[in-house]
Amino acid sequence: MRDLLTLEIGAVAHGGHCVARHEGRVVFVRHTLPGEVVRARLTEAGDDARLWRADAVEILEASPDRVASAWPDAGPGGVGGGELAHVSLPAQRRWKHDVLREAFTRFADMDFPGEVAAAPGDDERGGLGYRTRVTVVAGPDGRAAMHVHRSRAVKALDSLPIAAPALEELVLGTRFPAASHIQGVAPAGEEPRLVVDGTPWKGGRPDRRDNAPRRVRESVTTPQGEWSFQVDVEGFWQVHRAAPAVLVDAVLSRIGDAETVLDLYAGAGLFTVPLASSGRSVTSVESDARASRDARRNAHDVPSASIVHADTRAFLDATGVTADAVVLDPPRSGAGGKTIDVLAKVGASRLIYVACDPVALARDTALLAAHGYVLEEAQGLDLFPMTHHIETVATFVRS
Ligand SMILES: C[S@@+](CC[C@H](N)C(=O)[O-])C[C@H]1O[C@@H](n2cnc3c(N)ncnc32)[C@H](O)[C@@H]1O
Repeated sequence: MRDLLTLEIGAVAHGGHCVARHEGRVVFVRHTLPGEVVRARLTEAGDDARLWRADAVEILEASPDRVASAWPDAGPGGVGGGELAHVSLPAQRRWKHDVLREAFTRFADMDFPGEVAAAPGDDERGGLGYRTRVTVVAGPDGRAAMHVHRSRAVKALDSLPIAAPALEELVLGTRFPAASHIQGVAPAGEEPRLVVDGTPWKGGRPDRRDNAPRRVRESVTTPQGEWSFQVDVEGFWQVHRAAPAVLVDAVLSRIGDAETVLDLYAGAGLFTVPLASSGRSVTSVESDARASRDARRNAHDVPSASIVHADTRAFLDATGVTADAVVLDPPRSGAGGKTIDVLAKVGASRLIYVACDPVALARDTALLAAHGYVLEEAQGLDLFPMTHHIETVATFVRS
């Protein structure tokens, strides 16, 4: 096996790499772009493996879409989570559009009907400084570090430019116990905070008081209204600074005249509260106990919201509930066939599907079609610049 190959780079693929071929074998190459010719270092290349993986380490012929990396720590041999930092922002969106198109052609046997839009403010900030949540580990010297892509090794960070600037400064400027796990949070309108191995920190040290604050306040402002939330400091919240408002707006503008709504995989109630605060009857289903507690608190003053702590499929199966519309925002694996079978029995005329994985969405689109749900429209949202992740909001109607 040779360590370095010269490769002509083909199309993008889901996962943040492009496809090349070497002696008939597929090679997934990171840190490159379609049309480039590169020297690539093999990172996984078993003799019997069907496909190999490689990092482009020298660019012999560059794509016009290539830019100087916005995050060198995430370059070849570097940490995961910044695999598109060498791609211009418009080309990152084209890349994601290509991935959505490929996923829909392959798994849903249809054209992806939408575009990929930028989040407000991203063009002005060069797609940086957007994350209000970051997770890092401490290296042996106590500095913030991250795992090298597909490796257990950790690499100390010189920068974390996708984080909100005050959060980047706090995370990089603090020293932690070696090997600790650190969650950094920059809530809207509050100072950034750290939680280290589950303990909140204050002023660079653990805050072990019984009443050490564990919740953060978030506010969401859209053309339709303004809402405030409290979320556990380690609980799920959309990571892009603009994502909560963009997604609430996307859901409200698609909900139509539905009077009864099921909000599935509802987290801390990001969609439940706005949907219910104008009088719709909303049942919010979430399986994580902490998130469900947050949702109950956030919906406390909204009488038409009812919070259920349950697994989505078990809840639908056990209750046989009906609704005019369903909003679903499942984790990366998507809803899947068994859940879609019970979801179809809800009888909703409209489904609004918020997806963080294009392949799972495309697979679920095919499964929904078998139950008579037609994809009416879809919009890709670039809520994770510098990474390959794509958010999509799709509306399905019953034919
Ligand atoms: C992508 S998050 C979306 C949360 C919320 N819609 C938001 O935007 O803040 C997915 C949520 O689904 C929850 N979840 C995962 N599997 C679930 C299941 N089987 N049933 C119910 N909730 C689930 C997770 O705990 C998480 O809160």
